Amino acid sequence: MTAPTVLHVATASPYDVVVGHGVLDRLRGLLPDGVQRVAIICPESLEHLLEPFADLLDGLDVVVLQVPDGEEAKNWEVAAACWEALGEEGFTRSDAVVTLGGGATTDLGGFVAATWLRGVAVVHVPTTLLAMVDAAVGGKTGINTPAGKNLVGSFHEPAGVLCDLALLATLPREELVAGLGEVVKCGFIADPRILELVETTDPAALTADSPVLRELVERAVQVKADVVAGDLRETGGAGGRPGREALNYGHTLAHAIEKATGYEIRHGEAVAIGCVFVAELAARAGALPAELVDRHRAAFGRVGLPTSWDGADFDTLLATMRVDKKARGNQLRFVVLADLAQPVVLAGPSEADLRAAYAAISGGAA
Ligand SMILES: NC(=O)c1ccc[n+]([C@@H]2O[C@H](COP(=O)([O-])OP(=O)(O)OC[C@H]3O[C@@H](n4cnc5c(N)ncnc54)[C@H](O)[C@@H]3O)[C@@H](O)[C@H]2O)c1
Ligand SMILES: O=C(O)C(=O)C[C@@H](O)[C@H](O)[C@H](O)COP(=O)(O)O
Ligand SMILES: [Zn+2]
Repeated sequence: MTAPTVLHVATASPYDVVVGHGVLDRLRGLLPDGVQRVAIICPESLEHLLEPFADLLDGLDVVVLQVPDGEEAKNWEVAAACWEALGEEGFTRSDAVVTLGGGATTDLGGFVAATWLRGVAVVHVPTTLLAMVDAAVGGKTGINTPAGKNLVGSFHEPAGVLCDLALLATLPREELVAGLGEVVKCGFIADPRILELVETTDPAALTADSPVLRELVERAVQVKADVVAGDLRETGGAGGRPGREALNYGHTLAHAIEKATGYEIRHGEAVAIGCVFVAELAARAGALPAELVDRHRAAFGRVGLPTSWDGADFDTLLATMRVDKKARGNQLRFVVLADLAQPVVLAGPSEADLRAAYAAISGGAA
């Protein structure tokens, strides 16, 4: 068995992301010194994964907070139920939260850890590909509101992240494919080697034990680590470059699509559609060459992700996009590519360009 890879996130509160097979025994080492009690936040559907944790956390008081599965957990009622449970346990600042689940669980659990006593330690143990490569790393936590996705939250960095690729063995194929949406996104914004790997590997061979999948995970985590180390709180990169906003590539439309479907579509699927949309937008408003737009469709499509969508009229989506966190006042802002791995911010594109880009991905439904 290959040794785990340890990737370092060099922010002001640095931490490690451990990637490997059968690495759950590293959990203890990621918890801060002096932790006495651990609250594991985990959806009911994944409680069978809890078994090894009794031994791994032997000697600590462990309480399990059961939360709903997936996006159903990302709301204030579930957060409030977690706060109530922590209160009943008398959870203090020497205690820690461990999240075990997909990105919805790490977002919710991270938010609970960020807000309880104004912040207690959290270690993420992501169980989906998407959470390993993206949600568990970087410290964005949050819940949804009726107005849209992730509109309440905070930046709260984990004390550590444990990516045990063996956990992916039970992940349904469509969830693994959804995770590849964020991986391919990283290829376009920062690491073209990711695209080459995706373009030359049989997608069916990207399974939990695949060395290529492991390389993709490590590369995507490295992209995220580099970006957040440069601009943790999304205030902007050096020299007018987008900084952390680059990680939001494709997300403005993606979040609007998720809301329009009542969160029926997977996040990674919506991101794939959103990336094709901003590629079309860049081709109109900027100068992205047509072959790079085609490469978006080919790369996301190759792994089995959708590259078109016509489930809502553009005005509905536009209204939701106006509360995107990148918007300023009435001005919409999008991350687009000037070229491969060259993300830039496009502020205030014309409505005509937006409608034309949407028409291009929706078969003319604008
Ligand atoms: N904070 C961030 O930086 C960030 C980044 C990307 C995405 N996100 C958020 O992450 C969420 C999406 O995460 P996701 O794609 O992991 O979805 P998810 O958390 O909803 O999990 C998807 C499904 O997979 C199941 N599952 C999880 N692990 C499993 C396993 N090992 N075996 C079998 N089934 C398993 C879950 O029960 C769930 O039904 C969205 O809410 C998105 O906004 C956050
Ligand atoms: O970490 C980031 O920054 C990202 O934008 C990563 C995204 O993949 C992720 O979906 C994030 O939660 C979206 O952030 P939001 O600020 O638009 O809610
Ligand atoms: Zn995302």
